[in-house]
Amino acid sequence: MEFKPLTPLSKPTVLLVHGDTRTIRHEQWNRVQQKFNILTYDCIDADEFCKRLAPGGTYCNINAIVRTGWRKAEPYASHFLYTAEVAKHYPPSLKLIVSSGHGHDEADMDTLTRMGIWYCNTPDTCTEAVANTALYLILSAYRHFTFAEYCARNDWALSRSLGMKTVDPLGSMLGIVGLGDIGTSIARKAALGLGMKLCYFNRRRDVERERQVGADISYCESLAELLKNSDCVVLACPYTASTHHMLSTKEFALAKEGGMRIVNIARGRLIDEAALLQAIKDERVTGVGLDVHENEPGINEGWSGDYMATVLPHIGVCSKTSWDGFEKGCWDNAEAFFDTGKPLTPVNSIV
Ligand SMILES: O=CC(=O)O
Repeated sequence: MEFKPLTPLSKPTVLLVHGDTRTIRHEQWNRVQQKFNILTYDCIDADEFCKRLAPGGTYCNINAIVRTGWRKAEPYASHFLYTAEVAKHYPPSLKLIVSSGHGHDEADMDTLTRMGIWYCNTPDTCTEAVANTALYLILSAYRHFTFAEYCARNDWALSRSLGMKTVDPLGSMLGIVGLGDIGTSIARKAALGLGMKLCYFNRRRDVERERQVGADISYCESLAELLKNSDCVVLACPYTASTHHMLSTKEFALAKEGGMRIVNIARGRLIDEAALLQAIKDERVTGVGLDVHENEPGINEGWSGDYMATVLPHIGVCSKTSWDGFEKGCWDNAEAFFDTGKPLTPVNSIV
């Protein structure tokens, strides 16, 4: 069937979720306000959202969901928006979902595709922010700056014990799991900024990505090979059923003599945290930097008093640089879809 652009009389209705970035791009915001009827998301849980989607509810005619801001817990949670359970309640008018960020593990892609709904993320909009966070966590996993900061605030003398426990990353091997946009940027920064050697593991070798790194980087045929070779492992890969707990007891047991450091800026459930805490006790892991956690929101209580680990509240992505990219990436997709019938950066494909 030929795609007919919608006339101004039939403005598409867009549900805007977490639109707190809307003041960044004035021109585009003014334009999309003309093009679309924009409703603002304000549900506190999945039940309320499903009620609003039902016939007669305020969201019963939406054509698109656009989440330009970052996922929040309070007061309007949004982690459940794209699950199979909730998708059952979507009105037939819903054809497009655009959601800021890289990861799309919250969306049941098979269900959305079966329902004929395009799902887009905003790739490469937060690469700089997340790669910078990874660099911070790598450095901290070697130099234990979180412990040092604790000492500066609480017990200066205690900090003197740090010298023999910390090392500089110069010349040591960084193993990157997932050489996508973010993994590539981490590799470049770690080689240039910290003088680290590099290796990586992907489902397959990617010579073009290796070239983009601009420094020597060797490919490992398996995760086990990467773990055996690395002094520090950084996870920058997607979370799926097959990558669940990709680092657990068996994997930590492959650490080199002297232990390895673990950094995660991807998704918390890639790591079995109980096994990680045990691996620290067993001295197989000697430094930890986590921006993401197995049970978010919140951190494992094992980290609460452990200032040798650096833990952040999934803020790697949070910078105005990313917010600007999110805002643009989301609205560019919505505008392209309603102008031409095709979004710009779909994760799935609707025929
Ligand atoms: O967590 C960050 C992202 O998925 O972009």
